[in-house]
Amino acid sequence: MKQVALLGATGSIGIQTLDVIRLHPEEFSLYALAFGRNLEKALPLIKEFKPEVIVVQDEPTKERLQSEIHHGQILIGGEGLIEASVADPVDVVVNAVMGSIGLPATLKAIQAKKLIAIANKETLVTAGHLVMQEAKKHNVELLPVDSEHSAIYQSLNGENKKDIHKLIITASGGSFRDKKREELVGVTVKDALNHPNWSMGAKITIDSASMMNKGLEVIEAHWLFDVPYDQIHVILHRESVIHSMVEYVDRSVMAQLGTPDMKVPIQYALTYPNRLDLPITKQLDLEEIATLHFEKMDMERFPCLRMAYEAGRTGGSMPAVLNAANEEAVQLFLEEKISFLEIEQLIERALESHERIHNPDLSTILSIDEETRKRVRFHLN
Ligand SMILES: NC(=O)C1=CN([C@@H]2O[C@H](COP(=O)(O)OP(=O)(O)OC[C@H]3O[C@@H](n4cnc5c(N)ncnc54)[C@H](OP(=O)(O)O)[C@@H]3O)[C@@H](O)[C@H]2O)C=CC1
Ligand SMILES: CC(=O)[C@@H](O)[C@H](O)COP(=O)(O)O
Ligand SMILES: [Mn+2]
Repeated sequence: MKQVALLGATGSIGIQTLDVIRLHPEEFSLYALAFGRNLEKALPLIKEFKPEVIVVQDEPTKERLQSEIHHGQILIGGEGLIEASVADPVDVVVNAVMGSIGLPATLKAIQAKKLIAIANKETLVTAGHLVMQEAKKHNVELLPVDSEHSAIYQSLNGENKKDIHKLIITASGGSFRDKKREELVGVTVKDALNHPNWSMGAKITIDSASMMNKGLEVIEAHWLFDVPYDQIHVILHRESVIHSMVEYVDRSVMAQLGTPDMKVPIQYALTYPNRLDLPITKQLDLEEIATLHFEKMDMERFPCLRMAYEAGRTGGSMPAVLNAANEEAVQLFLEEKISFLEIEQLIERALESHERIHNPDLSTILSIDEETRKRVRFHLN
């Protein structure tokens, strides 16, 4: 029986993680459940799973929760996320919070030698060098939940790292894949949230529409698999059936396929190296799909992907700036304070005005993250 600490339980990945836990009560038990402020969503989950530890974002949410439940310890904020993740009974931490807020808890969980199932890509983009350094030092494996990285992980099973020729990450193209750049003027939040293949949280759905999601995934892959940027390729594949591929030096290509359903990579991260039945997910029917499409990625059409490659290659503090500027700009777009195209403009300005710091430590990363967010908001005035 694996005891799970689930960070971000009320989100898209969190809810699907609970679907997997619910399916296999003999395999998994929920020890800790963390969320932000969405008590309405969290309350039925807390009542159903009865976790020993609950983490909420702030004191008012804790007070509201205390009037509703009478079991479990309630912790608050970033310190609460850390305490829940490193608790003795925890075997695996599923990090499914949105944003770089997930970084300190990931680092502490690694230091406590917990298995990490990582969905929270912003953590790896912001401080991949620190996360991987700690993982190596403490001999902890990070199991990818992101569908592309799970596909690559599965395609690397039993192979030698030295035989990798390139990683091929597939991109659906997101909500605006059939629009030209000039047609992006005036697109709405509702349009952007209309992802063709996946049902996901709001922030990642906007990232998918801007292609920043693929940019973040390129940096995530660089750190998870220790592969140079020149060997990480992105290809447009509108069906999201092939979740990513690995080409080897002998020209053999290994791919992982499946219906677009995050329960598959979530469960794989929880059961690795084994597999379990997953009857709640539709089987892939290639006869029904009949045709798969692939297109070359156009960096001028998708400048966020270009900026992510550049930030990744420059390294140091640049990816942290890219991520923080993107998080803040996407939030402004969701609040309807900026247009869709202003997201990339704000990120570009944040990157241009930042002087790279080589090998930043955690406190430097955290202050760059905060500074960048302020600068993005300031550019608005
Ligand atoms: N959704 C998907 O299919 C995929 C997601 N990912 C990655 O997984 C992560 C989660 O994505 P997704 O599930 O879509 O996001 P959601 O926005 O749906 O969920 C985010 C979760 O994080 C919680 N949260 C937000 N801020 C805080 C905070 N300050 N403290 C504690 N909890 C917080 C939210 O709580 P509350 O509800 O209370 O606000 C919610 O539970 C992201 O990094 C994303 O890039 C990767 C691949 C696929
Ligand atoms: C499900 C998942 O892993 C997302 O990151 C997904 O890949 C988004 O799709 P695109 O970014 O390819 O549109
Ligand atoms: Mn993905």
